Amino acid sequence: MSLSLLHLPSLQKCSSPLSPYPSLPPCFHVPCSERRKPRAIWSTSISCCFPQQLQQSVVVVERNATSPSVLLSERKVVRFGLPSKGRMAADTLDLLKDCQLLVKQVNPRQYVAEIPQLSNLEVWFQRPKDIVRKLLAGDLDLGIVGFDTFSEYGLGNEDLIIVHNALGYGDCRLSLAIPNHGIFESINSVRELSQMPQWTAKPLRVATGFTHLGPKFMKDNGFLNVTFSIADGALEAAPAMGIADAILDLVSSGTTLKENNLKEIEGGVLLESQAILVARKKSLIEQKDVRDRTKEILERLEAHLRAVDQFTVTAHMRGSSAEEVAGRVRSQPSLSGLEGPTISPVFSKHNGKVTPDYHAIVICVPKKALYKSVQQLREIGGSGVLVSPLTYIFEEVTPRWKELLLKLQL
Ligand SMILES: Nc1ncnc2c1ncn2[C@@H]1O[C@H](COP(=O)(O)OP(=O)(O)OP(=O)(O)O)[C@@H](O)[C@H]1O
Ligand SMILES: O=P(O)(O)OC[C@H]1O[C@H](OP(=O)(O)OP(=O)(O)O)[C@H](O)[C@@H]1O
Repeated sequence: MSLSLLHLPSLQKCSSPLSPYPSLPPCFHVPCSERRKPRAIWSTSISCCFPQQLQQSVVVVERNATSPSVLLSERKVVRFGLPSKGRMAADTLDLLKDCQLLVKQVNPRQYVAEIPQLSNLEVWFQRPKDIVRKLLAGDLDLGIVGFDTFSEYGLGNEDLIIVHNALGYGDCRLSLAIPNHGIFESINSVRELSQMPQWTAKPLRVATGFTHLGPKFMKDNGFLNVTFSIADGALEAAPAMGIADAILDLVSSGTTLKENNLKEIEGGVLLESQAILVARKKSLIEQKDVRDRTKEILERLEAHLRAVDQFTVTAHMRGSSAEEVAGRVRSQPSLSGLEGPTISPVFSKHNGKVTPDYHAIVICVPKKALYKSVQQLREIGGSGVLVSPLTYIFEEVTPRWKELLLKLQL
């Protein structure tokens, strides 16, 4: 196998048992002296589709025709990419921790870590866009990124598959925004913007970091004369600096737009985004360990996310039988639980006699409806109400896992 390397430390055989790259064959370990700050080894080329003059080709390692398959089949360890920094990093670790998947990182400058609960799996910390690139290149099997990053850098590639589409954090939208003053003061929709006479004599200048989604959106919305300037951050400054007429960027609270005298317009939202779990389809199909680890991560995530908005409520209620108590509980709309209440007799002792005069009822209640549910329980004779948080609600079969197997035809 031959490799030619550009811009990277040379790879050489390393026999240390403490290698931070356990899944690489020994002959491709990074030299010990360079381990403090490991760098990408199997990156591949990604090009911007627009504009041409900014097209970049970041070929870090060139593989010969046979190397990828040889390497992938040699790699037995499942690789899970997590955001190394930025907005998604802390929330991702928090969610995994809530699912009892504690990511153990030896030190913050090492980008590889492990989750002791998941055997034969390495966590690799990467920038979100690099997670998508490395999934495409086959250097990662699983990853957590924002849907926006997945859409921009995944380029619609069918080898990437969304395993969980709503991890409940990183909510934002990719939106077109224009100044709220000057020639744009009375412009309130994409349609009005596209019909402004100005764009016949000169192009509409859009600042964005979304070089794949941006041009497509503008074209689909009838903008014929558009130029793009590319920036990675602080895009909201571009109109005030005279660099752009509009920006295409992520919006969450809308504060940054407002503070920079910009506004969103009708029809200007390209996509709604939140954190998602993505997998490489080929890895799922070909490697049982990838499927097994994915299933466990997904089951924990689904069960936890299902539970997170619920309380479990226990109460005692006087009644002649479980059926009679059930009838009273079910008459209250807020007390129906997930499938119905669990009711069991409480054997209390009165005058030396043990009788099931009381029944204990257990239900799941949405957090938002807790107080209403407690009131309804009291109205039907409930007492001694106990409320506790829920960690997991496991279904008989995880719905998203079932869907995934169908999609993979497995
Ligand atoms: N204002 C926001 N509110 C909520 N989530 C956001 C917001 N901005 C970005 N995100 C989400 O967080 C992800 C990571 O954003 P972040 O700005 O941390 O990194 P990045 O800009 O994509 O990475 P890099 O710094 O490598 O360019 C985004 O892809 C998006 O999914
Ligand atoms: O609607 P808001 O809640 O105000 O958030 C929107 C801002 O958040 C993101 O930037 P970030 O803070 O990540 O910094 P960046 O501009 O350097 O990417 C995004 O690019 C917007 O600038």
